[in-house]
Amino acid sequence: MPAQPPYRRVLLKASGEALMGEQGFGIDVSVVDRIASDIAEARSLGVEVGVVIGGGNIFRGVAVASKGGDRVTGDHMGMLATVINSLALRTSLIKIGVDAVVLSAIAMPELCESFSQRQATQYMDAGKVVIFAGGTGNPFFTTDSAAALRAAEIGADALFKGTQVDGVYTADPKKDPTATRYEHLSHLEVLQKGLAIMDTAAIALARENNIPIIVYSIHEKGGFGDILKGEGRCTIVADA
Ligand SMILES: Nc1ncnc2c1ncn2[C@@H]1O[C@H](COP(=O)(O)OP(=O)(O)OP(=O)(O)O)[C@@H](O)[C@H]1O
Ligand SMILES: O=c1ccn([C@@H]2O[C@H](COP(=O)(O)O)[C@@H](O)[C@H]2O)c(=O)[nH]1
Repeated sequence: MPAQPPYRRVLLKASGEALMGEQGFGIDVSVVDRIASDIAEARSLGVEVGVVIGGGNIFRGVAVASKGGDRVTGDHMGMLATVINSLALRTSLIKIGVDAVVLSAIAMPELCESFSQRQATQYMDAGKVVIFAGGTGNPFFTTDSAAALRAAEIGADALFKGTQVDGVYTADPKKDPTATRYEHLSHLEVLQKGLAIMDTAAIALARENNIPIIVYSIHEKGGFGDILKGEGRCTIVADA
């Protein structure tokens, strides 16, 4: 009998960029299926899971702004990208028998339900995986901030950031090969040291609401479940 994870309810922020696999753009269904199976494992451990997926595999608003385009329209396009990814994940979850629902911050009733905190918590209490699409619904934010916001709203015990790297490093490990990984650090240390693993708004919101952030590699099959069981490789960001 596996040990009961210390978390009852978590919010998983899944990297959008990871979904493109080796393709360089868009959705590699085999990657989405694998992330769905990791979520299924978490559910089988008795953990309630909410999910926010990024949109970096399809579109980021800053890409438009950097070429002189309209940032707000670019951000709207980025939020739509997160809806596409969310629908893909829902499909993969349902395919393997995991009850899942998409709630979008931007109303699009033909595709999915609209977000409300009340509906989200009701679905989570009922054991559904709730996928929060459309980010915060506002431009100038990211899905990291949306993840911290939804984590606070659903009363999550932890925010899991499944990303391209296996933790928080002294510098971006993709740019600095001498960077070393932290095992633990506080929210304040992440902010003070300017560690760019998540945007500062997300870290600050998690800190204010006393939500630990666990950073791990989403590329590691079974990595989510391993950490829930206290076994995986990650960095834990939490105040003492
Ligand atoms: N101090 C740091 N420690 C670890 N990673 C860092 C650090 N500074 C920058 N990074 C970079 O941050 C990246 C994660 O950023 P980001 O949230 O944009 O990616 P993502 O998880 O793929 O999200 P998205 O959903 O937007 O695609 C890592 O891949 C890493 O290269
Ligand atoms: O609350 C939000 C969340 C996201 N956006 C836009 O979507 C893209 C994709 O999200 P990532 O977090 O970068 O994966 C983001 O770059 C923004 O353009 C937003 O406007 N508001």
